[in-house]
Amino acid sequence: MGMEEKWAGWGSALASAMFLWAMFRQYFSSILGDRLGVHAMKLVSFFYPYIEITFFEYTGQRLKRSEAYAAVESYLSASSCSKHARRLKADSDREGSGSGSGSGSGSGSALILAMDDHEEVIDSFSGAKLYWSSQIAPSNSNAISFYPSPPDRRFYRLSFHRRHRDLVAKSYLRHVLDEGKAIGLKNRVRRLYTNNTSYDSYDFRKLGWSHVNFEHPATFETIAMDPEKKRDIVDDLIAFSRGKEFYSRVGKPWKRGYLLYGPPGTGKSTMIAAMANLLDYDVYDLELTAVKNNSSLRKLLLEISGKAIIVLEDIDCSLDLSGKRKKEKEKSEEEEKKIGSEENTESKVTLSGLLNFIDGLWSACGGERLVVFTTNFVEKLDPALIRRGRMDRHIELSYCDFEGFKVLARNYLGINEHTLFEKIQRLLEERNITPADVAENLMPKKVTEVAGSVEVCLTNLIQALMESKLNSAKGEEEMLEATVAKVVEEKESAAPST
Ligand SMILES: Nc1ncnc2c1ncn2[C@@H]1O[C@H](COP(=O)(O)OP(=O)(O)OP(=O)(O)O)[C@@H](O)[C@H]1O
Ligand SMILES: [Mg+2]
Repeated sequence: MGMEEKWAGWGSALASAMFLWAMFRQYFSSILGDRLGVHAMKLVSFFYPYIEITFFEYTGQRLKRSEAYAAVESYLSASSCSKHARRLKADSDREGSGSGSGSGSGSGSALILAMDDHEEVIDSFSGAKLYWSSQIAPSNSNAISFYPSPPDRRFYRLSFHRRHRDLVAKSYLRHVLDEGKAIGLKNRVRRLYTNNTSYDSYDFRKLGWSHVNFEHPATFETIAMDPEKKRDIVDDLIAFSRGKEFYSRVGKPWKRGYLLYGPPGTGKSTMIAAMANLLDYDVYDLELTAVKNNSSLRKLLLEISGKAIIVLEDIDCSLDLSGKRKKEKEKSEEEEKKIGSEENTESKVTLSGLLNFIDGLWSACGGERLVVFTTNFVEKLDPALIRRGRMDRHIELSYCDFEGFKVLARNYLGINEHTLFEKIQRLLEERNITPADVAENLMPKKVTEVAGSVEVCLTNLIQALMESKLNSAKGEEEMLEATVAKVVEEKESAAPST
C-alpha cells in the first residue's frame, strides 16, 4: 500500500470517528460527553500533532489593524522563506502597515510584495520547520440587510509540530514580531493623512483616514527664522522623540503640543513639514469641520499610529472654539435639539470633545505624538485650549528679519553676502514683510535668467519692501482699529435694548 493510500485511510477513519462522536454527544449526557471529548481530542492530536496559531488582521472591536498581523506581514514579505511563494500581491502603497518591501526603487514608490491569499510558505528556525499560510475567511452573513455586509476577514496561520511548542512560544514568535516591526519601520513610506467626511461604522475597512505619501521637502535648514529660536525648537523636538523613558518615569503620556501662531505666510505649515521630516513622523491633518461628533473624533484618534504629528490648521476657524465654555454649552444644547434632523450635517465636535482628544484618557493610546495647532489669531482661542500642558510650546512665527532673509538668500540665490544686503537689512528693520513674500521675490522668474539674476531678485525685493507697510505705521493702524472697535462695542452695550 502506498503512503498516500495509507493517509487517505487514516483520514476517512478519523472523519468517521468525528461523525460518531458528534452523534454520540447529541444523545448522551454532557458529563460523559465532556470526558469523551478530552479523549477524542487526544486521539485527534495523536494523529495530527500540529499546533496552529492564527493572527487576524482586525481584532477586538476592529477599531485598529492588528500590529501583530502587520509585523507578520512585513516579516513574511522580507524573509527568505517568501522567496518560495509562487503567488504574491504587489502594491506600491498599501494600507496601514508600513510593510516590508520585496523590491522597488525610488523613495516613496517602493513596490511592496506580500504573500497572496491562500498561499503557503515554510520558514525554519533553530532546526524547526514552521508553516505559514495567508488565508481569508468569508463573512458568514447571509442575511439580507440594508447595510453592506461585513467584509471578509484576513489572517495568517502558523502551524508547527507540537514538539516545537516551547521554541515557538519562547523565541520564534518574539523573533517574528521584532523582525517584522523593524522591517516595517525601515521600509516605512511616510504618509500624509486626512480624515474622510464621514466615518462608516458599518464597514470598518472604510477607515476614518485617507492618505497620500508625504513628500514635502521642507527642513529646518531651509526655514527662515532666528537661528537661536530654531536651534531651541529642534532640540526640543529631538529631546521629545528620545524621551520615551523620561515620559514613563514622570507618568506623562508620550505626547507634546505645539501652538504655531503668526500672520499668514510666516511659515507655520512649512514648519510642520520640517518637523515631520526631522523626526520621520507621519502627518495627520485633521479637518475638524468634517468630523461628525466627539465620538467620531475619538475613533479617528484611535486609528492614529505612534510617530505621528496631528495637525489642526487654522484652529480658530475650524470650529467656534473661541467662545468660553459656557457659551459652548448653551450652543450645544441648542444643537442637541437639532439631532435627528437629516439636513443637520454640521460638525458637532465641542470644545470639551477637542480638549479630551488632546489630553483626555484616550489621547495616551499610541504614544509618541505631537499635536500641532496653527492660527493667525492666537488671541481668539479659548485659553483652556492652549494652556501649558495641552500646548506645551507656543511658537510665534513672525515677519522676516535680516537673519531669516540671509537663510532665504542662501536657499534661493546661493549667496551669503552682497552689496545690496545692507540696504535690505535697513528696510527689514523698518518694514513688515512675510518670509513668503521675500521668498517669492527671490524666485527666478525666467528659466533662462542666469547672469544678473541675483541683482534682479534683490532689487525686486527692495521694491517690495518699499511698498510694504512700515512697522510703526502698522502698529498705529492696528491700535486705531482696536480703539474704534472698542468705542463701537461700548456704544452698543450702552444703548437701551428694545
Ligand atoms: N519661515 C519661512 N522660511 C522659509 N520659507 C517660508 C517661511 N515662511 C514662509 N515661507 C514660504 O512661504 C510659503 C507659505 O508659507 P506657509 O504656508 O508655511 O505659511 P503659513 O504661515 O502656514 O501661512 P497661513 O497662515 O496662510 O497658513 C511656503 O511655501 C514657503 O516657501
Ligand atoms: Mg498654513
